[in-house]
Amino acid sequence: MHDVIVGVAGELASSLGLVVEHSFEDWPCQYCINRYNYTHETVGSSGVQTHTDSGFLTVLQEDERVGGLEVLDPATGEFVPVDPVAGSFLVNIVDVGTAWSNGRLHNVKHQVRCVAPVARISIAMFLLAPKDDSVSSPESFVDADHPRR
Ligand SMILES: O=C(O)CCC(=O)C(=O)O
Ligand SMILES: [Fe+2]
Repeated sequence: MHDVIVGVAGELASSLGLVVEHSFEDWPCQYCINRYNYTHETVGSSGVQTHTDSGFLTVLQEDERVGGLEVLDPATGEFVPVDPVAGSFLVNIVDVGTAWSNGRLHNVKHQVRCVAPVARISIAMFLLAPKDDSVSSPESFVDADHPRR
């Protein structure tokens, strides 16, 4: 699975026009299974409070049977439900991704709400920061319009 998330990060880097190969091979990742034991009493309540993840990017396997994930639309300040799409992964850019891209990528605030009285399971894989915690933005992301942050 580490190869999958490193591959997604590499595609993201090349989609931003990084001509010099940037490898995320050494960046550690973490794997987490979330189980929400929802009941009739919890419908409408919060499952996970609003947050951004702290790594570079998150690959999320949503529960295909029930939704509940919501992302913040910064333009309106409203949370938008993300309906699960069978057979797909959801990719979130997170805090280190914003720093690494010198602000070109935006981390996404999200939360989980209980929408049905069923057990909900999601699987998250987080590509974290480099082992020495030092993140520096590639030179090509820095110019007069985008000074280094
Ligand atoms: O359960 C979900 O859909 C999202 C979980 C989440 O945001 C997280 O693990 O950071
Ligand atoms: Fe999250």
